[in-house]
Amino acid sequence: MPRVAIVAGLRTPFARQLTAYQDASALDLGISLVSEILRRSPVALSEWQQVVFGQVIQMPRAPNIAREIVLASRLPVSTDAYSVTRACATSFQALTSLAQGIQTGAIDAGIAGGADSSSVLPIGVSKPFAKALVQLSKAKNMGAKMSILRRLPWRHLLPVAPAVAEYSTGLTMGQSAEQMAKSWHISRQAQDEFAFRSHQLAAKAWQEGNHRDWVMPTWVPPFAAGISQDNTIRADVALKRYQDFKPAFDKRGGSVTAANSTPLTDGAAAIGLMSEHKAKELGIPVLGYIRSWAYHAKAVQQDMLMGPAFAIPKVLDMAGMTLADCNVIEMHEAFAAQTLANVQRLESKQFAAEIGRTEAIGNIDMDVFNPYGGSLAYGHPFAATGVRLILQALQFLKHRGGGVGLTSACAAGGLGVAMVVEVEE
Ligand SMILES: CC(=O)SCCNC(=O)CCNC(=O)[C@H](O)C(C)(C)COP(=O)(O)OP(=O)(O)OC[C@H]1O[C@@H](n2cnc3c(N)ncnc32)[C@H](O)[C@@H]1OP(=O)(O)O
Repeated sequence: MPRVAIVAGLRTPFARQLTAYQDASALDLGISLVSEILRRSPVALSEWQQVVFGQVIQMPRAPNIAREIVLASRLPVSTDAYSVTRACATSFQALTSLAQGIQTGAIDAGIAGGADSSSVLPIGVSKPFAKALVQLSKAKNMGAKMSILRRLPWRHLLPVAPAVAEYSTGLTMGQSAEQMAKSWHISRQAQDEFAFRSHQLAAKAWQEGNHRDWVMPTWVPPFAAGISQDNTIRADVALKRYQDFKPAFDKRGGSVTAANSTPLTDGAAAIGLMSEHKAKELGIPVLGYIRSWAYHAKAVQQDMLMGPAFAIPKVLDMAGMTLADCNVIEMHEAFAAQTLANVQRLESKQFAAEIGRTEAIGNIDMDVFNPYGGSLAYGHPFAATGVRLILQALQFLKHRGGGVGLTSACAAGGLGVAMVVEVEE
């Protein structure tokens, strides 16, 4: 199978809900980002054969975001496009779908990514109100219309916002993080220290110029105010201030707070992939390669966000590696508690035995674990986070002169993903 080369990678700065991108939809963010990738890349427009994109919070009027991006960008109208969804692992899915197309020889090159907006939301209506609207469209006369409206209680007229909750259990993601904090004894102090670390490292990464070539300044309309850096990072806040935050999801006995959770965020991220032979033929510089990936699905009632602990050993086996061989590990920090619980499981012999192994998956070297900070600081525009993790792994590996990077994320539905990328030394 042809090796899958990464030949472009870029993201927008990430912005807290209702700030810089308060009027920009996920589609607006995706169009701006892909347009900028096309502008920066030496690859001719006609070489990009496919766009695979995703958004977790769907826009009902534009369900195939990938195709809308093609139609709004300079890509030829003949560029194939489809959209995918896998909750918070959506951009991993976009990448692996595109990579499979390259591996099978169906295509040679394409762009994969994701975008989400927590500011421009598809606000819905209640089920009874939706039913009444359909009935109204079919009502034959004013009398019939009035009778439908009279039967509808006022409380059903209220708008319904999308929930960050598990459909089958009704539990919010934050409640799952609370359960994991309690079950695995992740203290409030440990969570706050980990969140503080994330913000400090993210600010340092910006100061040292590590994001310079990988994050585009957003100045194009319809952004309310252009930004050139993530506005989510709070490096100015001292660790002791973290204690002041009240638990957000379990008011009485909880430890998960706004400061040790990812904030609701807007942003987009995308990567250009090409078969290695095509990149060589065209003389396109290669940023790195995708070596292997694995998904895992587990039950949702307990430890719903523990997917990485299961997906990581699978992907390491596929890549013929151990945790110690990884020069960098980029793990999505949905919540400090969830990340620390996954780290604890990876280091546990008992967990290893539960999944049929004799040795723990391995100890995490914190010097190379989210070394530029993680989602707690950058935020989490759901469908963009996977690509952000991969971009940061590539950044780190490039900086150290090459190596192998492990990336991983949990996702709603009890899903987990892990992907190994490499940069040639
Ligand atoms: C697989 C997965 O990824 S699952 C994860 C999916 N994502 C989620 O579930 C989202 C989780 N996060 C949330 O739901 C929300 O952010 C909550 C409920 C935790 C907090 O919501 P809010 O109270 O609206 O938080 P908000 O982000 O406005 O923060 C509250 C205040 O704390 C401040 N704050 C937040 N973090 C920090 C920090 N690290 N340091 C200092 N101040 C902070 C904010 O600036 C804000 O201050 P302000 O009121 O003066 O503006």
